[in-house]
Amino acid sequence: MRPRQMRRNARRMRRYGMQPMVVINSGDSLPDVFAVLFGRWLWRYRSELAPFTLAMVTVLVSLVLHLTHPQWWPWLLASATVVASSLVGLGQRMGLVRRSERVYAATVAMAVGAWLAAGTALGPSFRPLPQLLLYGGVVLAVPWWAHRRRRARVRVERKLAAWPEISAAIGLNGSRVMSAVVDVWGWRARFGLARGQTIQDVTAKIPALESALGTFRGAVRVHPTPDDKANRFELRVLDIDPHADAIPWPGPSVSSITEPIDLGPFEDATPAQVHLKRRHGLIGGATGSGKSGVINVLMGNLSACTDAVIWAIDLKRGMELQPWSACIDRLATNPEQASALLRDAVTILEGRAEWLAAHGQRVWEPTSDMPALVILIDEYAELADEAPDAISDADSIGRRGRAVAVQLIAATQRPTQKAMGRGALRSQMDVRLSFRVRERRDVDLILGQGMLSAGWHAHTLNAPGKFLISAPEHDTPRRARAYLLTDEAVSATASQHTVWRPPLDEVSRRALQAERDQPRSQRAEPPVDASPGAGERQGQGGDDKAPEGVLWSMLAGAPDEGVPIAHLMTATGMGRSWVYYRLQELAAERRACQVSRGRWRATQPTEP
Ligand SMILES: Nc1ncnc2c1ncn2[C@@H]1O[C@H](COP(=O)(O)OP(=O)(O)OP(=O)(O)O)[C@@H](O)[C@H]1O
Repeated sequence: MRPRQMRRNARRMRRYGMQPMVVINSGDSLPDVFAVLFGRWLWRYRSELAPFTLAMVTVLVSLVLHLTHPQWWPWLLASATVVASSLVGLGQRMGLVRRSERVYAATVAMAVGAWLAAGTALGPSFRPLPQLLLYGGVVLAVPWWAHRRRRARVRVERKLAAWPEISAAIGLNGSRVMSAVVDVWGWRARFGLARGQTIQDVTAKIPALESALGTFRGAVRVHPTPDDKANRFELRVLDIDPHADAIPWPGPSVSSITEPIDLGPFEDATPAQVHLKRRHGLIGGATGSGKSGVINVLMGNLSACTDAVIWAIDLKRGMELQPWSACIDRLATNPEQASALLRDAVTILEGRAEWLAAHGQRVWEPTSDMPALVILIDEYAELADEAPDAISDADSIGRRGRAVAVQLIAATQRPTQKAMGRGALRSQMDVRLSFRVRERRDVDLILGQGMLSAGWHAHTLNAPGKFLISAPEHDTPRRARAYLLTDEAVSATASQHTVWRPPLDEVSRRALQAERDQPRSQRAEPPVDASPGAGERQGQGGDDKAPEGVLWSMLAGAPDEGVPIAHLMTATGMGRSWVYYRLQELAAERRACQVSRGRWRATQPTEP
């Protein structure tokens, strides 16, 4: 319909008391003039054209200043220097996250300022200023055109500019874009909904949204906004599926156990972070589902915490945790060592509880002087099988350990009552990670009663390392995938983090010492003779399997050139600091000596 005809029709309708209605036939196009089209093109490609725009503006400003204030050039040069140095120093606050971005912005600011100053003093056409502008401009524009995040941002801006059409096409007319952010995995945007629309309407339209946005299937997630307003939603669009491949561990996310540990990304690429301070954890899943993998992530982070001492029990003869031995203060690899370790942990728990009571405090706040004690147990079922008497100590830690920051993290395939030693530990676990399970009912075993029917479908997890996390801060079933540490990453991290390991605090050490000094008759349970002299008394009934006994046998049976520290650590299953501490004690008593660097033996060797 022609415009003149439309106006005539409207006049006729008004004459008959009717409201004019505009009918736009999609086949008709408005007569766009060239200028409009060109203006639209300029606007659409404004980001790519920014270097030309900047060059044009610089030429114009220099021309005006040359004609009006040519004497201003020193001020322009000085201003450019100030702007360039502030971009280097403060650019991070302006969103220039990387150093290279700040250096680039400063270089551009300096180049533009210098050219403007020269153009103002001499005129923009003074040779070789035009050539400099042309060649310099092209050289400086290349990083801008190539910048990955800028290109991603432009792509998203264009998609969002088309939102009115997209929303109309999928039946969400009236919804509007509020903000958008681009990140490594894709982008996220916040939207306002039209009256009466709800987030459920949007969720129902996810496949249509994926098609309209041109993403791959499963790339769109819809969440409520953090303010939980019913008329808003957050859209997450993934360019890369974060769970498509194994995700290399990026390094520790914490330096203190008071901070949340990042275990790996959720499907929407947000990090699955969990607080472990004064909490116990249970990790369950079928064999090969990735439990040891997440233990490595935990070890990588916990070993970076200067306020957590790590003890560990690995009854697969240290297969999983031995690589971390440099960071583990005490490692038990057989049932006797495991029982002794848990008994000592209870002693520490009680010592700390007494100390807290005496100082009028309720909880143990981990610091590097008073660290948390985290006990990692790989394959808890084996502990229950092989050291059943240790289960009551584990239960005791489960019940009473939180307040004093003596914490257990146990991994097992199926935490049945039998596998958990018929103890009450499972019910004490605050953080639960479920990897793939074979049977649906195992979901409730790991995550708690009723979780399967509440939608926690761990039996559908389809790749190793994928898990569901249940914790006070994670109350909806969301799939995450744990980072993967290669063997090389484990050994590099373990040797790097060993320097940060804190020793056990004075309160705990004194509690252990007091327990050792106590006569047998006063002990509630059959004791282990763990004093350094135990080895000497082996033939008289001493416990040669306690770490102290093993250490002494090793020293006593050492050849003249001594035995290396590494062997002592492996044989006792204890950490470097524990072995050093004991050796120093024995040296002070003149019962052991250092033969050469890192090699020790007993001063008067006795046959084992
Ligand atoms: N986060 C992960 N990402 C990718 N692959 C993984 C991940 N975790 C584990 N895997 C792969 O799965 C294999 C088995 O993992 P892992 O040994 O951790 O399982 P598990 O549950 O501890 O098994 P088991 O109970 O037999 O000890 C690993 O060798 C590794 O190749």
